[in-house]
Amino acid sequence: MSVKSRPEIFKEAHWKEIIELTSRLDKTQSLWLSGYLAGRVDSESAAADSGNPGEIVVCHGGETGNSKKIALQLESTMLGLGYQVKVVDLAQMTLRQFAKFKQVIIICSTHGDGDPPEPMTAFYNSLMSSTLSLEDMRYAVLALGDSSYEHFCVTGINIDEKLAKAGASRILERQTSDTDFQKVADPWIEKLLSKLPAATSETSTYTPAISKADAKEVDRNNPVSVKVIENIRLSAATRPDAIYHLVLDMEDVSLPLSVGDAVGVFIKNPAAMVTELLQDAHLKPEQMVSLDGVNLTLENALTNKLDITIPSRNFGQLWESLDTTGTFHAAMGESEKSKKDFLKSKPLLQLVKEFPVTVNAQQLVDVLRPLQPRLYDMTNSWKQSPDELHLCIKKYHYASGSETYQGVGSNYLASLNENDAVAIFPHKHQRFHMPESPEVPLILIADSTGIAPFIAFLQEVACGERSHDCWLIFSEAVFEDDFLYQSELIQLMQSGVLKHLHPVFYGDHSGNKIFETIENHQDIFKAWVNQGAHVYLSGDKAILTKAEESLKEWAKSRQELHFDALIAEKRLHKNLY
Ligand SMILES: Cc1cc2nc3c(=O)[nH]c(=O)nc-3n(C[C@H](O)[C@H](O)[C@H](O)COP(=O)(O)O)c2cc1C
Repeated sequence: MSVKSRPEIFKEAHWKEIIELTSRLDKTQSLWLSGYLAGRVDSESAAADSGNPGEIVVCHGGETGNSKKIALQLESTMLGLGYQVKVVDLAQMTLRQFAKFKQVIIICSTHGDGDPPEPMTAFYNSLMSSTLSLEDMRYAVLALGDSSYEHFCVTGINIDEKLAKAGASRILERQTSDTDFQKVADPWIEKLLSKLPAATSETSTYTPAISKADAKEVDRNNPVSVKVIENIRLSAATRPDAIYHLVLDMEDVSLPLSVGDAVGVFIKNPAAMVTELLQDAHLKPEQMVSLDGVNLTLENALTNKLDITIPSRNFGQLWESLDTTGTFHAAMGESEKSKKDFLKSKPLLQLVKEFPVTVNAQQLVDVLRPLQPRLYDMTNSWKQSPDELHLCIKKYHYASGSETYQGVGSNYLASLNENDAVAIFPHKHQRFHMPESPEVPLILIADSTGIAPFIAFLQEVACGERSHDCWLIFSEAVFEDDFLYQSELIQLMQSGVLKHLHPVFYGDHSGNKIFETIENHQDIFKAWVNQGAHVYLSGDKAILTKAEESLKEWAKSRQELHFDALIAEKRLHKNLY
């Protein structure tokens, strides 16, 4: 590549020097230099952002994965408790970066004959020979080893002593562990946590517990954090419930998901809603509250842990007891039913605004429900994009009285940007998988974002291992604005993966267009069902239930259609919401 004109960031003289130097380099030298410069920028920026005083850095150094395993276990536990924590590999660390950390936990083993683990040798040697002062650092060392070796745990012991000599202070005494390291690591982690100050707003971002996928099984209690690669709007910008296609980076994560499955996504409440609630309840964001035995700020709890949309029964009781004017009690009514209906009729923020009371922070958090993760269907096949997970998100909004409110979860996801982190876990949809036989026809019926799992199904067929005849019926509001995945579907038609494609657009009145489409193509429907087709319904519950009921009713008078067999053989699959 040659750059003819001078980029603005360089002065004339500077640019001349660069051109002169680079023109004398051969290909190998040029490549080396480009790598060197890129590496220098990377390590400088890593070093620049590594000095966050509230952050606890868990460093691991090993060869066979034991140190890393404990480091990830510690990370997961600490994140769950609300600490701001990051895990780094000492093999990737320079002493300059390390010296910037303020709170460091080191978990490392010994190898060879009392040698440091080979990958972290450079770091170890530079630490041992350094004269750095590390007076601002607090640290703890867990040394892994095997007592049958003469130099038991010597690497960890040497690091611990060197750091103390450099002026760093121990959070707790060094711990050595033999081959049954897990037995030592568990109580050591507990002891370590008891020595650390409780997570506060300064030390915590209070994200839900997040761990690397290889630490232990990823599930709802142990989600994994992945990055956003891109977030593309699929529908028209003018549409209030716009639809987005979110692509997540799965390069380092492997989840046990197959097409038809979903992922649970942890969400956050919007900052504006949290601020509004704090203001209306006359509470301060930095006030500390306790949730499941963990101390955190009220703002953290309201942002990451608690549902601030739906008023619970306990919320109603608390407000009733605190409202000295009696107006809240009067509005709720006497019967259980009227109370329930009243609480359903308004979002929590509205109630707090309309019925001002004096409430304390702990009282409030005690009556809020936990913020639930949201489920989204997998929209791609691993076969087509193995390192990515695609999701299709519709911005949800709802009306209550004269007000319109935004759905918290979908709006959070729709607003994610490239490189944002999001915590996810796998969710199986056992009854919504592709059929065992790779040949039977598939009739895929979707409303709106219900198309998501079908895109994944069709990609699976496109990859060649399955040879189903596929028919997609897809309903949405407006052709120009809402033909989701239009170009992909057209390609699937052209390549023959989709045998029939019937998009139906219903404008303002959904009617029963899906059923009408099937009725209009009843010959295909009858033939395919009688050949053993599997029929899948995905998307809006009301629209698709209506279509299903009409279909069942219509099928009764079609002797030649073996609709009963479809049900009896469990070939009708539903994913309705
Ligand atoms: C080839 C080899 C050499 C080892 N040498 C020592 C040693 O000199 N001293 C010691 O305490 N442990 C020694 N160990 C034990 C390891 O430190 C121990 O298995 C540790 O749990 C490995 O952790 P890691 O996976 O983080 O490397 C050695 C292990 C191996 C495989």
